[in-house]
Amino acid sequence: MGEPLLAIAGLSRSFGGLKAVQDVSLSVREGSLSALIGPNGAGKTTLFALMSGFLKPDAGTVRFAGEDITGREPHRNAAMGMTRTFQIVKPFAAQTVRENIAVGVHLHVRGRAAALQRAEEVATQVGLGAQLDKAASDLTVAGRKRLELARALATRPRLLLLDEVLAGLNPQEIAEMMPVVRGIAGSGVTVLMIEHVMQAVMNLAEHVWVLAQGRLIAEGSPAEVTSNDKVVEAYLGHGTAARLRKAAGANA
Ligand SMILES: Nc1ncnc2c1ncn2[C@@H]1O[C@H](COP(=O)(O)OP(=O)(O)OP(=O)(O)O)[C@@H](O)[C@H]1O
Repeated sequence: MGEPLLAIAGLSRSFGGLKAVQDVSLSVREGSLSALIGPNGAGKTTLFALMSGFLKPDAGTVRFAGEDITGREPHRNAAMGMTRTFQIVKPFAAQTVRENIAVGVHLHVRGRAAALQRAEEVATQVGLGAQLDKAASDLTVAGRKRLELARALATRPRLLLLDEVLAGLNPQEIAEMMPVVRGIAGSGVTVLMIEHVMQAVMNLAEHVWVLAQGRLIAEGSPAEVTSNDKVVEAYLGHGTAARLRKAAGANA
């Protein structure tokens, strides 16, 4: 097997006295769809920021596509193919869906017409094809989440870091969004997602890492981590873990 697409080793970052991420190492295989889970404040978003260059680590290294990119600026990482979404979605409200997506396309495409054309393709991929001319401010919460995905996809990522794209959605919207995420991975983009919606993690992820208090406490398949005692204690609770295992068994 070749080198993983992303490999972090011994990554640590503190904020004052708070150790937000402590000595975390993990590797993401090219073509995989995996998840990072853990309780609130576990350090998941901080880890994403360290991977993508929005924060510099106190210690440790980040390798992406065979290069040491530790501390490299986010725009350079995006140009190399690593793109992240944000928990708080902030589209350019007055602009249309098409124009919002075209901003991401401009990382690789120069001409305006070509950028708008590519924006249409990406919009279709995330199910926003019929809403291209709507102002971003007129989208529902679910629509904004799709727009955030589209803007990230427009940069032609090789690795997409998704920060809670399902947060704030109702069960039906979650069910509609899951195939979109699966489709993105199916199109060849490697996906690592932070997600609290465990039903989605169980259904989508082939590999799961669990963070608690800045440390990696477990990893494995969704079935493995949901039956891991440390994960049950630190995050899921016994009732949820049992329900998830039962649902997974029913789907198997
Ligand atoms: N810029 C910052 N300055 C100070 N403390 C921070 C900063 N960013 C994060 N923290 C703290 O670091 C810890 C980890 O936060 P982080 O947002 O990475 O957790 P998380 O796992 O993403 O949580 P959630 O699931 O709630 O989004 C928290 O205690 C948080 O308050």
